[in-house]
Amino acid sequence: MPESPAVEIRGLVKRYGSRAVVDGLDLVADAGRVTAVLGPNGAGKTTTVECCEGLRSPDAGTVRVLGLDPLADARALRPRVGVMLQDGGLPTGVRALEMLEHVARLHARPRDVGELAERLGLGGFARTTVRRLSGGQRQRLALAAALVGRPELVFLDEPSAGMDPQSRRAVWELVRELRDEGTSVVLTTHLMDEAEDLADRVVVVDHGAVIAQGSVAGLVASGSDRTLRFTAPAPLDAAALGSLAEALSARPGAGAARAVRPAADGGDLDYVVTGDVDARTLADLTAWCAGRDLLLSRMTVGRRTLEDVFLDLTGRSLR
Ligand SMILES: Nc1ncnc2c1ncn2[C@@H]1O[C@H](COP(=O)(O)OP(=O)(O)OP(=O)(O)O)[C@@H](O)[C@H]1O
Repeated sequence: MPESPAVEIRGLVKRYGSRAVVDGLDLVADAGRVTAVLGPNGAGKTTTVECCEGLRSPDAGTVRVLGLDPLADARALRPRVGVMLQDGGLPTGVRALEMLEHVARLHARPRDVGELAERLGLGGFARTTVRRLSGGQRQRLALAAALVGRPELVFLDEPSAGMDPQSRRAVWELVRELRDEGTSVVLTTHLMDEAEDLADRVVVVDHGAVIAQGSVAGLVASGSDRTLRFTAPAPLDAAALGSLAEALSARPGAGAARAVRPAADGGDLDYVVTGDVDARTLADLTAWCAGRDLLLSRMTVGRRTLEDVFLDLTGRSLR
């Protein structure tokens, strides 16, 4: 019999006042896999995860975590599920290592506290009270607290937010190890590189609903797998972008229509062409520029990213 999903959400609705911030969301997170819930600020990621953690009660729909109801079966789930909240949720008056040791004692088969603290660069802060830790250090402590009990499933809400690159790498390595050990991981993020690096499956959420899902490779291959980026000598206004898109789409047999938009991950003069990019597209772009006496300072053909997928779907940037 196939293993039941770690998380199964059907038709989830959560309202604040009259506004549905989660609006009919369906999501399945497979056991033993890393599922990334990706979306812009305010998309409803945290609210969804909090419904899974038993911290919020849904207004409609069903949520099953390890086959159980997060509210009715909270006691049974507590030792099996690790939770890292976005704001840390840690008591501030206790020392870092003491807190971790306390959490470890609540579990039957905890990880080695010292080793875990060392892995996450917390060794030097063992005797510091939580209040005096930096934001990034608190994040790492919250992650350690979520993992110390060897849970079957962990929820990580923006696990590397506010961390320096070195700590981020340590967190990512730990998440990969968790997956290798068979732990199910559900993480929220608005960092594409985090989702691209870690996730077996990405669920893209916007306005409280899922707008796309699949493996990273599957999602980026769902349209053209290439993008053409260029740097213009001066900003291009909406009329220029429209004229360029038309020029790139006009050739007979040119395939799907192409769009041109400012690059979300670049500077003010960086633009991206999406759609079916081929050798002739480059020629069409340079011909359009030549007609306007515009000398591009850079032109590169690259791989489509999750950011491109998100922009294609919503017309908005993730950040
Ligand atoms: N307790 C609350 N009362 C009223 N509105 C809320 C409450 N909690 C969240 N919201 C609103 O619900 C929406 C979704 O919030 P949520 O935190 O789930 O989004 P998110 O995708 O996790 O965003 P972020 O990436 O910024 O954390 C936001 O507009 C937020 O302001």
